[in-house]
Amino acid sequence: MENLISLVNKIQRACTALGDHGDTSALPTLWDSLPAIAVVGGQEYVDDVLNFSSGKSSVLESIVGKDFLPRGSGIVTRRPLVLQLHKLDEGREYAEFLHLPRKKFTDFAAVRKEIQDETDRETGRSSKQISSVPIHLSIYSPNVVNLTLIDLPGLTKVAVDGQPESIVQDIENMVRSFIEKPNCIILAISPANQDLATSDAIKISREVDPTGERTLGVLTKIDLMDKGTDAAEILEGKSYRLKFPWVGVVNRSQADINKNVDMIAARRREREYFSTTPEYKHLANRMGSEHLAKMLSKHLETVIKSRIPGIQSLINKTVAELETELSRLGKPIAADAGGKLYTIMEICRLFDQIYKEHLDGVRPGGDKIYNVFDNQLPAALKRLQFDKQLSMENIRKLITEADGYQPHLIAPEQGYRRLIDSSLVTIRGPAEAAVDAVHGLLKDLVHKAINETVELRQYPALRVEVGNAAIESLDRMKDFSRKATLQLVDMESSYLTVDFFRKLPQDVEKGGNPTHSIFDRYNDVYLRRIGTTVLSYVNMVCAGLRNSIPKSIVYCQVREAKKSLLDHFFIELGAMEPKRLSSLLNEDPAVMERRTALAKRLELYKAAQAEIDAVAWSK
Ligand SMILES: Nc1nc2c(ncn2[C@@H]2O[C@H](COP(=O)(O)OP(=O)(O)OP(=O)(O)O)[C@@H](O)[C@H]2O)c(=O)[nH]1
Repeated sequence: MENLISLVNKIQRACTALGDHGDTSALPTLWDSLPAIAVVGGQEYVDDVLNFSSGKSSVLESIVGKDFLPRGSGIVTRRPLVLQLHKLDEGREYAEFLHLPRKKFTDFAAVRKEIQDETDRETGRSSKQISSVPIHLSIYSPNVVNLTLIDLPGLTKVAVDGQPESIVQDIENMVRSFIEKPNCIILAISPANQDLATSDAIKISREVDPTGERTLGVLTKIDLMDKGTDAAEILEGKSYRLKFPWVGVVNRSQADINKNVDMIAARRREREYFSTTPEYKHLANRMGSEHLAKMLSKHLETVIKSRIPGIQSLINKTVAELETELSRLGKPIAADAGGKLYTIMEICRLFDQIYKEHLDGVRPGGDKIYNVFDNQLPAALKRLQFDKQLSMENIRKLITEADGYQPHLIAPEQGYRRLIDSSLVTIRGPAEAAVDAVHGLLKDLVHKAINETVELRQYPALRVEVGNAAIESLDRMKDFSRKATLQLVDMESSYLTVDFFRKLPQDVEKGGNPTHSIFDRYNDVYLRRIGTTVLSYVNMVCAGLRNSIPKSIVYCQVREAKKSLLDHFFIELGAMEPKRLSSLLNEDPAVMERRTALAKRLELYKAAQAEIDAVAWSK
């Protein structure tokens, strides 16, 4: 059972190291789920003189058996003090602070000074403000029981000693923030020489724990009660009843403190007081600081034990949540240039893969390219107005011009060529449009693939660079494709298909029945026949280009995009300075911070998980 308290101690220390100590945090806190005993007491000043103090410090010192808490006027306790007591079987007592690992304090006056100094380090010596960041003090001694207590600043009604007015409310808020947590056991300390109805500790405890299930009442200064009055009614549970019996204590008086009365001797005197005072004799076995310490230790263990399943399930749930969020945030960045380069290449590869999947039909979008070849290009070719080129007027004009000063004798060879050229040149338009349309689609797919590459979300700079590099590659491919595709069209002009003309009906040469004489060679029928021949030749060429333009486009753009979209970028990466590589992996600082915080928290929860599981199994 003993290891239950030390288990919670360990987790509490880890929580503090992580900044997870129960105050407002965006992350779930393990601290809140751990049972703890918070010590609450009031102090009342009238005209700057401490009139009623609860005797909280005295109770804690008595439990520890040592003088070690700072004393002085005003509000001395300004940070929570997590006091972890570890029982030693034998040997000399010593103390350790979490913030000063490896330093063993055997002089408890030095412990007191360190508490003061550490308080000032966090809150500032002059401002005398309060802070909810706890100080962790472990005391190892044969005179203690295993127990953890959190000493909170004393509740007060007025600020004194140059402390800001706001401190009164600040203290109340801090105390409340600790004791309102359902896992907090409240050790409410009230002086017996003051009316319990006015006790600050009881008032605030009632507020947060109306049924008293978590409140343990301690009555101090029983020896200082007015003559003729006693606390028997309260201690017997007849008045001011709490769920747990009240414990009365008698601490050292101021005179004892001044005389340096030894704490162990004071405990003995306290024992004698209860066993010899007639009013309390019958209660002696459950009175005094020693009994209080043992009772608290037992109670804390029982509560921890009962909470273990709840803590385990909270830890398991939180571990799962943290892991999900961490995987959503992505992996942390490697520190060295090689690691960075590897990360970038890896992410580029993932992007490239997604891009290919779009083209290969695994993801949508690639089908639109076929639509260009199957619909857009044929429709554009169809829309070409060859009839304009081949109007009677144009044919006559071109034939006449081509003839020059010497009219053609048999067939207008030059005229044919000019008419064909002037028609074929218009195919360049649809050819270029097809190149552009495919380029546009390939670009759209880059944007899609960028958005779908989850890993790129983490690195806005890399995302931009990869996008730009891919578009630049596509631009280069488009230029190459345009050249190749236009060459296909231009090639048609450079050499005409001889067979086509050979196969034409040769009625003129056959000497059949020419409808015109050689001098009628510019008449309409003759020109129409030329027009029809040219049109049918151009249509034949169009049909061919309709098939070959897609081949050229796929070869130059689609296939290249699939093969080498980021090749240029990879070459650039290889030559990049480490600084530039780092800047590519510049994450959003908020993401970076969040990941570090989550990773640390996950580590804490996993460690806690292992420890609690070990204890739970050995129950
Ligand atoms: N006679 C007697 N004196 C006590 C008892 N408890 C505390 N005192 C005295 O009351 C005074 C205040 O005690 P503290 O323990 O410092 O009280 P506190 O509530 O912690 O007050 P701060 O230290 O100011 O936070 C000291 O002079 C103690 O000696 C007690 O049970 N009997």
